[in-house]
Amino acid sequence: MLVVSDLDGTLLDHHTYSFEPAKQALTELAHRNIPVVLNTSKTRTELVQILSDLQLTTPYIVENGSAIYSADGQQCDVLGKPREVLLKALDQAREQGFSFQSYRDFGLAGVIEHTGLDQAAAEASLAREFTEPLIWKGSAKQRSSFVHWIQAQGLQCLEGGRFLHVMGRCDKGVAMQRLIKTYYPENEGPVVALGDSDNDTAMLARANIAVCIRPASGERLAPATRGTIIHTEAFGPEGWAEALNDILKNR
Ligand SMILES: O=C(O)[C@@H](COP(=O)(O)O)O[C@H]1O[C@H](CO)[C@@H](O)[C@H](O)[C@H]1O
Repeated sequence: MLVVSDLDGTLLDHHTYSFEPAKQALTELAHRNIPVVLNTSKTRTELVQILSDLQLTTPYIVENGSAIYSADGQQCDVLGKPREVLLKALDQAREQGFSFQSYRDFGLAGVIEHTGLDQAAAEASLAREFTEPLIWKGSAKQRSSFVHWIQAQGLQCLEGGRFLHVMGRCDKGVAMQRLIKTYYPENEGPVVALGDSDNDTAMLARANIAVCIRPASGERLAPATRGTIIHTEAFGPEGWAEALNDILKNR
């Protein structure tokens, strides 16, 4: 068995970023030698700190499936597009009259304001390599034309719990399968994936057990999968522990 997890709103509380309620389930997984792989829209710099806080030594996926890093960070498999390409496209989008504010515009103070991260975590979040998160400032209709315009540039938009991410044509699902093939080819038993937002559906759709964590806002996810779907009652890390304890009880 292998556990692949999103972070914000899933293993980490959407508001406080705490994983306290999931600690006991994490310890139980470690006792049973079940690997926990992180698959997030966060950056590599953010992940290095979070892996250490969670005492995990597993390979990981950053920036919405844009890159897979080995546990020691020495090997990197890139699936996404460099951020410079995205920023150039966003310059052109502005010239077309689209209205948004992205990480580049926020700077450190803006990231802290929008996310509630502390200064060190916000700095780590600004160290982006492959994605540009933004907040839409126009109408819903303009937003939909923007999404189409971005697609016409060979890029795509994916929705996280807080931001719309402009990025290359990769996702957490493809990256998860590539990571398993590379690092866990001998895995036996189900792949359990846990997520709460739209950017998690591609990963949930490819798992044997898709755990849809109750989202802090918006609708519950409904991934198109032939696997088992579990919807948690609790939010964030409480929901994470609820689902994993249930799955482990039956194994
Ligand atoms: O778009 C979002 O809501 C989150 C989603 O992150 P996950 O893929 O849920 O771990 O990611 C952004 O915001 C985080 C702070 O809330 C930052 O830590 C991330 O770097 C950023 O991508």
